[in-house]
Amino acid sequence: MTLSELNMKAEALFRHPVPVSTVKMDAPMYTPEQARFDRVVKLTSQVLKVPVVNLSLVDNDHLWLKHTVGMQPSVVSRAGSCCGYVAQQDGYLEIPDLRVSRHRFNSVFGANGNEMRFYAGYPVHDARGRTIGSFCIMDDTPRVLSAQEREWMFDLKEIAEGQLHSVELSQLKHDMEHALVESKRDGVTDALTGVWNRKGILHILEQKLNVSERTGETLGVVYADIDHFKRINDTYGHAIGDEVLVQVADRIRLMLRNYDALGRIGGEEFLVLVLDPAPNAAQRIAERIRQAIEQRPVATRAGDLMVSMSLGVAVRHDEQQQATSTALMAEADRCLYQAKNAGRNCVHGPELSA
Ligand SMILES: Nc1nc2c(ncn2[C@@H]2O[C@H](COP(=O)(O)OP(=O)(O)OP(=O)(O)O)[C@@H](O)[C@H]2O)c(=O)[nH]1
Repeated sequence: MTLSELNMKAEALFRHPVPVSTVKMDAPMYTPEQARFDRVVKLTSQVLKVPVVNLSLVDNDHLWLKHTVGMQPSVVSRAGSCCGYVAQQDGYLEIPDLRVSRHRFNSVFGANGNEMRFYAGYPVHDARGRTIGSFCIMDDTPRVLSAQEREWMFDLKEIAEGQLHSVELSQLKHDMEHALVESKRDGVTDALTGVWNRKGILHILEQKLNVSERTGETLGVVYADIDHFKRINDTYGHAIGDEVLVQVADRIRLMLRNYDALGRIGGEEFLVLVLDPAPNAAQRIAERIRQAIEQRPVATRAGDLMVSMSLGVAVRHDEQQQATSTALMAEADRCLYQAKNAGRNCVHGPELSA
């Protein structure tokens, strides 16, 4: 095609604009710079011997020069830009000499200050086929691409688009995995306090029991129950009771290490699992929890409330190969019962209950 024929073709396209698809701002190119895209634009500049190559994103108003050779990465107005037009038309555009084109495209200058005369650009699509940008080359002297050069440019555009799709799909995979983990968590966490629910903590108890059997570490099970919680509910209402539950859970959490586990197994009952080589680790943690709760009042919308907890501790020692989760829970519950009978706000465990 001759220079004037190409200009006429571009002219015809311009007269029949197609609305550009709505581009989502979270499209995959809106990510930190990625070397793989920079490599494609650099290679394109070398293969086609042009000073400027841009991989851009386009939306209704703007053009983002994301990866560029010969220009500065930047955001410009889409109106009057060749790339905006390419995305709008969703087709290849080649303008041998921008100065003689009757289009009113904005003048473009390279980083070296030279005015760009030649332009060729392909639209770029996301994995679902939506137009999201353009891949273009520019030169400061007028020219026409040979069929071979146009083919190379198309191939390089395809490579860039393929890279884009792979970023997009890996993001999608990440989002799906995240959603899956979240949905799984939903089934095993307590909506009120955010700690494990009964099902979750009992599952973790089985796992920790297995580890304890294999490693010989002591597994401690702490049953922690808020004292006279019914009174709080009866006096201030259920909503205030809920506030207390949330804050008690937060305080217990602060007393634990990353590898300890906390669950709410009933109304005002919590279960803490402590796996540690030291046989008395669970008892020490239980005492720390007790102190953390009684130490200062819980601030609620009904005012500051004094709260205390009773705790029962059971441990699985190395020699007890047969200890089951049910037996450990029952033992911790028995110790908790003793702590309640002993006047509440105390810890009962193996040594203390003997
Ligand atoms: N606010 C609130 N209360 C709950 C929830 N689940 C259970 N409860 C209440 O917790 C209270 C538990 O009362 P009790 O089992 O009698 O125990 P307590 O009053 O703490 O007495 P002791 O354990 O003997 O010190 C009841 O009033 C339940 O209604 C909940 O999710 N939120």
